[in-house]
Amino acid sequence: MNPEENTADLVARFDFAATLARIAEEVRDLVGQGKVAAYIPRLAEVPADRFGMAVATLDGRVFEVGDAATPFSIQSISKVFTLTLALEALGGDLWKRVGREPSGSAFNSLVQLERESGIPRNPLINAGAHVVADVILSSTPTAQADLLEFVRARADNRAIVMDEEVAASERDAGFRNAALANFIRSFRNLDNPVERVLDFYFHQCALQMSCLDLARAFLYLANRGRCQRSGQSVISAERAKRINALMLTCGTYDAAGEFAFRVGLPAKSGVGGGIVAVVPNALTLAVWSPGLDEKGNSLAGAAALDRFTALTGLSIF
Ligand SMILES: NC(=O)CC[C@H](N)C(=O)O
Repeated sequence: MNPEENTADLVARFDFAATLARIAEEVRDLVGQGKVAAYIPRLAEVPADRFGMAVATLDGRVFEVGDAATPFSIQSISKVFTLTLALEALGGDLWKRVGREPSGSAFNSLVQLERESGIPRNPLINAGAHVVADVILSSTPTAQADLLEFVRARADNRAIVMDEEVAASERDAGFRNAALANFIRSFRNLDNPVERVLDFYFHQCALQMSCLDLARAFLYLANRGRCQRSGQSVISAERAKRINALMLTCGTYDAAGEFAFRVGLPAKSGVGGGIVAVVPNALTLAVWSPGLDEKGNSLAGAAALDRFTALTGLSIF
């Protein structure tokens, strides 16, 4: 990027369609590598050889390549949506119940919880997301419907659903999450019954969205908290800044340092193989390829984001 050029000018003249096509070509050999998440049996059925990517710009344009329109299970990417809702519900008091530091541990790890008295390290690991889910459940009797409505509005797509089979599949195999939630509850950091918290959590993870949906849905985080289409405030600019900061430091779990090093953008991954990244004041990016690396992040997806920031010069650093 020419240092003289500002981000808006760069975004306006950049040929994103050609860039996405080039990236799809460059990462082709990685697609199908890695492991599709099998601990949620329903996810193991997704073909590994998929790849899609989408870009949504703040000036209202959308670009795509490959399987960008195919809905997939967004899994932990949903933690950004629920964090947004919980912050709106509880404000800064949320931070009495969940921390803001990277965990350096796996997303479903139990080890820190005992030493840290049931206060999860951050809202983007599973334990933190359970607390966030609990906050939402305490704030509304229609938590699941509210979340679905929020996501549909952000993505401008009424067809988005939660896949009941994925949710049931995770519930039936969800011993680790059940252990985490029970443990947190033993420290009195969950107010609602564990079953309700887990049911909400498994449903949020089972949201089915495409790269196009996700790129559109995250635009408020690139736009200082405002909806790109209507200009209306979704959250304050300050909260958008804080959520982006948490995505940068905690959004890809114990790979967050490596991710910041390689990609240089706030990002959130899920074990369905999706990753969403934000270029503040410019655009959002979503990529999907189900094969995961050993930390649970999409292998081809991470490589594609790495190439995107290298080719465009669009990163926060
Ligand atoms: N990293 C993820 O996407 C994890 C989400 C998944 N539902 C789990 O709890 O294990």
